[in-house]
Amino acid sequence: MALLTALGLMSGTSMDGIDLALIETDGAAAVRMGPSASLDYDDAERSLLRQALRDAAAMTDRAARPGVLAEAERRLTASHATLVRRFLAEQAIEPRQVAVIGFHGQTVLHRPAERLTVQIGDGAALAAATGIPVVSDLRAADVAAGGQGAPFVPAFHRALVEAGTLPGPVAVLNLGGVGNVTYVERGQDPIAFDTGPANALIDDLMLERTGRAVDADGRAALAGTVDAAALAALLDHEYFGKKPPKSLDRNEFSRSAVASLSTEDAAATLTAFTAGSVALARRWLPKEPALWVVCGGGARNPAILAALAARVPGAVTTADAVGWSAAMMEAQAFAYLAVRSLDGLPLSFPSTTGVPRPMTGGVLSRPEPAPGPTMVTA
Ligand SMILES: Nc1ncnc2c1ncn2[C@@H]1O[C@H](COP(=O)(O)OP(=O)(O)OP(=O)(O)O)[C@@H](O)[C@H]1O
Ligand SMILES: CC(=O)N[C@H]1[C@@H]2OC[C@@H](O2)[C@@H](O)[C@@H]1O[C@H](C)C(=O)O
Repeated sequence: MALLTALGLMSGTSMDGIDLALIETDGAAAVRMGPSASLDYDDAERSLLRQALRDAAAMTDRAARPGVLAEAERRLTASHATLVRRFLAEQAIEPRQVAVIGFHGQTVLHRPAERLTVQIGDGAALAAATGIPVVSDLRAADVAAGGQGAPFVPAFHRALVEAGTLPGPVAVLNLGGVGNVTYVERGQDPIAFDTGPANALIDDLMLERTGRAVDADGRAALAGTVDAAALAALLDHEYFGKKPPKSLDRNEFSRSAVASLSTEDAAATLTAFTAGSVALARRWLPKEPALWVVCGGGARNPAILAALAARVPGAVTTADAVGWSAAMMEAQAFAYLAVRSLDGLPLSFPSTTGVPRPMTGGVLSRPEPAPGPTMVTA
C-alpha cells in the first residue's frame, strides 16, 4: 500500500501540553518519521483541564459534558487547531497533502470496568478548522467491546521493534503520567498493560511542594533517600497482583504514604515506586526482556532511569538512543493508528487491551468540501 502522510496529536495524562508529529506510513510495517512540534498549555488551560478531571469523576454517560467539560473541550480543540495550523505554515505543507489527523484528545475519565472511557476533543470541529480529515475517539470501540481501551500505542511499538534489529525480547516502556509497557517478541502479538504510576505522583508532589509540577532532571529524587517503609506501603497495592489486561486512571494511586517526608525523600520514594512497579510488571511477561526502551517524559528523568536499571536485569536505554523519539512516540502512534483506522485494520488486540478480538475503531470527521464556483445566471 502507498505511504500516507499523517499527523498525530497527543494530550497526555500529565496535561502539560500537546505534541504533534508527522509520519509517513502504510499503517503496517512502513513508518518514516517526520518533523514534530509541541504547544505548552498556559496556566489557565492547565487548571481548566485539572478541573475537567474533577468534574468528569461522576460521569456515567460519555457524551455528557458536565461542569467545565464543554468549555475545556472547546479550548482544547482550539489549541490543537492552532498547533496544526502553525506547524503546517512552518513546514510549508498544504492541508491537502495530509491524508489524516489522529486526534487523541484528553482523557478525563477512564473506567473500563464500567465500559466508560472519556476523551474530550471535538473531531468535527478540528477537521473544519484545519481542512484535514480527522480520526478521533480511538479508544471508544475497544471499551464498548469489553476491552480496557488502553494501552493503545502497542501496535506502533511493535511496528518499530519489528522494523529494527534490537536484541529481543524488547520491552518498550512509556513513562508519561501513567506507565505502560509493550513486550515484543518477533512474530507474536505484543503483550501490553499499564504498569503503575510514572510521573503523575511525582508531578503532584512537586506542584504541592514547589508550585512547579515536575522534578526537573530528577534533581529532588537524586538528593533524597528512599523511605523503605513508605515504598513498601505504596507497592502493597492490589493493582500489581492483578493479571493483565489492565489499565489505569491517572488518579488511581495516592501519595499519602510520603506526606510526612521531606520533598527530596518523598521524590526519591515516589521515583523508586515508579521503578518498583515496572519491576513487578515483569511477572506478567513470558520472558525476561533483554532490553528496556524507555520513552515519554520519564526518559528525561535520570533518577527514574537509574532506579529502573537497578531493578531490572535487562539493559535500560531510551527511545532516542535507539533512533526513535521518546518525546513524540505517542503522537506518532496516534498518526499511525489513524491510518490503520482508515484502512479498517485493528488498533487493539486481546493481548493488549483484552478486547475479545482484534478491534479497529476511531470516528472519522471530514472537513466540509470547499464551496464550488458560483453559477452566475443572467
Ligand atoms: N527534564 C525532565 N525531568 C524530569 N521529568 C520530566 C522532564 N521532562 C518531562 N518530565 C516529566 O514527563 C512527564 C510528561 O511526559 P509525557 O509527555 O510522556 O506524558 P504524557 O504523554 O502527558 O502522559 P501519558 O503517557 O501518561 O499520557 C511530565 O510528567 C514531566 O514531569
Ligand atoms: C485512558 C488513557 O488515556 N490512558 C493513557 C494513560 O497514559 C499512559 C497510560 O495511561 C496509557 O494506558 C494511555 O496512553 C497511551 C498513549 C496508550 O494508550 O498507549
